[in-house]
Amino acid sequence: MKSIHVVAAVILDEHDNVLIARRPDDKHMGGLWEFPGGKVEAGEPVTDALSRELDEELGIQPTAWEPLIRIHHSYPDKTVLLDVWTVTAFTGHAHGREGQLVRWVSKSELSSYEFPEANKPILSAALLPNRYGITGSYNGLEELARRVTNGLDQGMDMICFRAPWLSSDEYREHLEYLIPLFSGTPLKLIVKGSLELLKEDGIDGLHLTFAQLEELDRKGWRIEREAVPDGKILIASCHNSAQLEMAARIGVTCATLSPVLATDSHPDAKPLGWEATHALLERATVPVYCLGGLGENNLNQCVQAGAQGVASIRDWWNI
Ligand SMILES: Nc1nc2c([nH]c(=O)n2[C@@H]2O[C@H](COP(=O)(O)OP(=O)(O)OP(=O)(O)O)[C@@H](O)[C@H]2O)c(=O)[nH]1
Ligand SMILES: [Mg+2]
Repeated sequence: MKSIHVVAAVILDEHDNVLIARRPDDKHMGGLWEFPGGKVEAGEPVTDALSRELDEELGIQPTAWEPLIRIHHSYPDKTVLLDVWTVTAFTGHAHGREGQLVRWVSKSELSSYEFPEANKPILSAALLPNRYGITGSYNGLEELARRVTNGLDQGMDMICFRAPWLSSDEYREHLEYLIPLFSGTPLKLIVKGSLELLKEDGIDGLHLTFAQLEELDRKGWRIEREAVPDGKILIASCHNSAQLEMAARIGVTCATLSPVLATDSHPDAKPLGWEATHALLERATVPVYCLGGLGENNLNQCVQAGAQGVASIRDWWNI
């Protein structure tokens, strides 16, 4: 089936609210909520289509945007490539020019609206930050807290507590020490370990190793059938297209893809390089953080290539 190229926008206002619109009842996916947009015309540059559709549907003219995510999705009756952009500035007053209902909602309210099936990764991508910090080595709890606090102060919104050299009791003890640093803030604390941890208060998400991912997929584990609390984040470590597909199948929130470049923390792993990374990002249907030999300086390059952002250890840990 030939894929229909569709451009859609996550439009943000100055308070970080998102504009959503209700699809007219007589259209494909009618009655569901959507991110405004529409079909790219033959030969039309995508960002021209973005401007045209937002003007036609909402009467606004975007003035600043960046790619968010691209999703290939097959519905029973059609296949679409949703090319989704974040629009951070526009002129004009947004209103439903085609008679459709439009609404500004906060990011936390998004999950209470019903969207077409293809939109799940768009919702994840809209809610996830673009810098994901993974903890490096440290000596003692005080240093751990200092480095984590330092990272949070520098704008790292999501941090994975990784410490493979600790026993599980020690890991638990250090985790208890970290939880208060995150509680009552929008900052996300991601942990390593078993799925049960997702049920605990104070833990925002779990980062699966690729071995855990493969094991879950083999068992036919699917997030929609499990008692995973709403809003909890499940991240999978992926290194190739088969793992990215598994990640999408089991329904993770997002994935890391590594190693993009050579890295001292995993000297034996062969880097993917940019060309293979681009190809994997193009096919991925979950938001992806590029990882391995990367840092803050690579953020823009990764986002432009279609990634959610950059994950790093060294780049932020040792400052
Ligand atoms: N705009 C938009 N389309 C989406 C989203 N999610 C999703 O699956 N689609 C699908 O993408 C396809 C194209 O969207 P569209 O109906 O807005 O196209 P359009 O504005 O050019 O409309 P038209 O064909 O009536 O002129 C539809 O099949 C729709 O179901 C979304 O969030 N926004
Ligand atoms: Mg449309």
